[in-house]
Amino acid sequence: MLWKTILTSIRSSPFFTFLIVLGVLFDLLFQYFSSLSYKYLIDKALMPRDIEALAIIVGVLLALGLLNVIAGISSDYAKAKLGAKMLFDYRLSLFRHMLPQSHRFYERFQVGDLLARYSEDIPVIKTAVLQTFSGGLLSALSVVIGLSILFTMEWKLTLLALGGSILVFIPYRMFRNRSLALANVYYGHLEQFNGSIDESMKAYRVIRVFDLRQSMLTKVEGILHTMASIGVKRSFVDSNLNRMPVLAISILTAIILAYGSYLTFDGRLSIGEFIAFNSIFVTVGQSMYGISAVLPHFLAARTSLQRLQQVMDWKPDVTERGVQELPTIRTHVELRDVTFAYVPGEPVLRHFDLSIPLSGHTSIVGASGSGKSTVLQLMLRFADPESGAVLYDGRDIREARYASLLGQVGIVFQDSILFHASIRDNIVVGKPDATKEEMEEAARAAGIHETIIGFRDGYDTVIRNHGDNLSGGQRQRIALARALLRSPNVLFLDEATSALDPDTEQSVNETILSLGRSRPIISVTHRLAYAALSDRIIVLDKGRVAESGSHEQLMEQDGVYRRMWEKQQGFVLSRGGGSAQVQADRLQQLPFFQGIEQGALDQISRLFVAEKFEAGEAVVEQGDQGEKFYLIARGKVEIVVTSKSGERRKVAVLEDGDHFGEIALMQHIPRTATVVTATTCLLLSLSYEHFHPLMMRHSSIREALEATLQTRMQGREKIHASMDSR
Ligand SMILES: Nc1ncnc2c1ncn2[C@@H]1O[C@H](COP(=O)(O)OP(=O)(O)OP(=O)(O)O)[C@@H](O)[C@H]1O
Repeated sequence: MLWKTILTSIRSSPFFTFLIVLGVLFDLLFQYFSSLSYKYLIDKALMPRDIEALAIIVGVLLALGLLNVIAGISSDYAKAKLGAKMLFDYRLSLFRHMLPQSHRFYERFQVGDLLARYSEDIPVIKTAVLQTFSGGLLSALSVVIGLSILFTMEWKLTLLALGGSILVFIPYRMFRNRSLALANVYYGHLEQFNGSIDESMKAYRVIRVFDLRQSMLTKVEGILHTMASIGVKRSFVDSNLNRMPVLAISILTAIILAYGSYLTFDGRLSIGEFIAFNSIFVTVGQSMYGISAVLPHFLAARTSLQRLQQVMDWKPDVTERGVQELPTIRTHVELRDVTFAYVPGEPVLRHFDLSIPLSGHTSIVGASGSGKSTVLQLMLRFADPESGAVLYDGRDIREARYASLLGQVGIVFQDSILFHASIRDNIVVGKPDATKEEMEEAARAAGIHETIIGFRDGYDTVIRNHGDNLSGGQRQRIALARALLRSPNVLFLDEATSALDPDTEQSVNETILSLGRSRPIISVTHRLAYAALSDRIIVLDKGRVAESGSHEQLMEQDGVYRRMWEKQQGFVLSRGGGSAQVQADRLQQLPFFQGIEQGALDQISRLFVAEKFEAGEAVVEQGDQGEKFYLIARGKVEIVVTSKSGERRKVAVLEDGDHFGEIALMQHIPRTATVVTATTCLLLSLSYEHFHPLMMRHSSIREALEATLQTRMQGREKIHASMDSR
């Protein structure tokens, strides 16, 4: 594989290759002329005391030395250029290969591990190619030329040297497989190490919440220990690869010296010839060592090339084979008989059909995990379905040039990543040739122009750390302006406003609703208050379309949508979303408060206290004494169960209007799961302490809670049992 890489480099840079070869040839010429010069110096100049011959020999040596220096400088320059070109080409093609990849690729190769391929493997390959090409070529040619000269001088001695040279390569045969095996194990652990660093950076909140600091430290320490011990073995084996040939050459030199001296004593070699023979032999020995010194680079490059190949062989989920331009999209987008799986064999959409007219504002709603984002991602071709097709105006998007689809759509995600650049650069990123007027018009439409010009540096304000120096609403509006600048034929929004505080959410949504009058919008949201204002609503449930229609039609259907709607009603949020109250009527929807008289419900509703949590905080922890019941006024939480063996599993995701922890209203028993916030959350809590006296007065509440308690406990026991039995 390395040979192929070397040949490719030669072919791509013939001029630099020529300069390197020229450098090698001059080096050889100089080396051997210097060695041979002893013969002529002693036999033709010194012994006969011939000044003229001495001057010629020294003159030629000087001239060759000078030429060698010039050729050496050119060759070094060529090597530097070739090396830089290789780094450039490899890094760029790796990056180019990464760009069309999607979730499967990023799940297989973690960030740290990918970075290691750029920063470690590619330089290793470059060094091996240059070493082989310059040092290896020089040494190999030198051995051939040196042995040929020696052969003409004294063939028996040369045959002896040739036979002995096998000794030099024996260590390579002995240690090669061991070195390769150790390199593979080492890189396997390096991959784990990089993955852990990557994970601990991304999941630092979860690590703190679950107090995983010690276990993460132990894990990383374990990997580092193993890497250190393999590292020692690896460098020992590799240094033996270097050291053993030196021993072989020393033995060989001693034999040659002894036999050469014998021939000189015997008068079959002149002193000049003997010295020249020895000098050439030393050069041949060094060259053999030079070849053996390239071998460890060869081995290292083999592993690095394999690692690089692993990434390059990974086929993108979306193959950009389509060549036709997608005509202006006008009428509808359709998912026809689509089956799609993230994990092979576990489809999240099965024979899924959906057609959305491209007019007005369409909202796709549904519980967490119902498939909303998946549908959107398929429409945007972030992945292709396993079977079925995604069509715009009846045309399969796989047949169209991908860029011609992307050029017609605008997208805003929940967490719009802004680049570390000025606001201007962030907005024009999708249309670099936009005029100042176009950019400002997009910013105005997104409702952010006035804010930007109010900043000291206006549009030149630099966005730091993905937008930390801006508010959530400002970030989303800039993302919206970025999407609008391309005048998209369809604007897609994936929970674009749900992470914002209520006031900001409302004002950004007003902007979005006004945009819906001039272009079709397809938005994914779980917040029904805004979905209700759209022209049509598609309700997803467990990977299928459960209902569709306007808010009024769906409310009449009395199905999934209506239940979701009612769950999200009955909360009164303060301005800014810092506080909330639950209405007594809303409490009646909770199974354990059903049938309770209005007066008691009013009292209960007043006992709730608003609590705000940032994303990644633990609201309750498994094993802690339960003291409060929680209602989610806004936000998303994950329910995580830890088994006895320490395995953690996410068992549910709860959102606006959901509740948890009602067992705590009955008795102080340990929590059976941990609840972690997935987004900023506003929760309403009811404590046992406040609730208990009321429950004592209303036996119906107690009975309903007891029944709930029993069902919950049975459910949790089943989960724990299934996790522990694995
Ligand atoms: N990268 C992934 N790998 C494996 N499974 C995934 C992946 N992304 C989503 N899923 C699964 O696919 C299903 C649909 O997920 P999707 O994100 O489309 O739902 P959603 O309705 O958008 O949920 P949410 O509102 O929580 O974002 C879920 O069961 C989810 O667990």
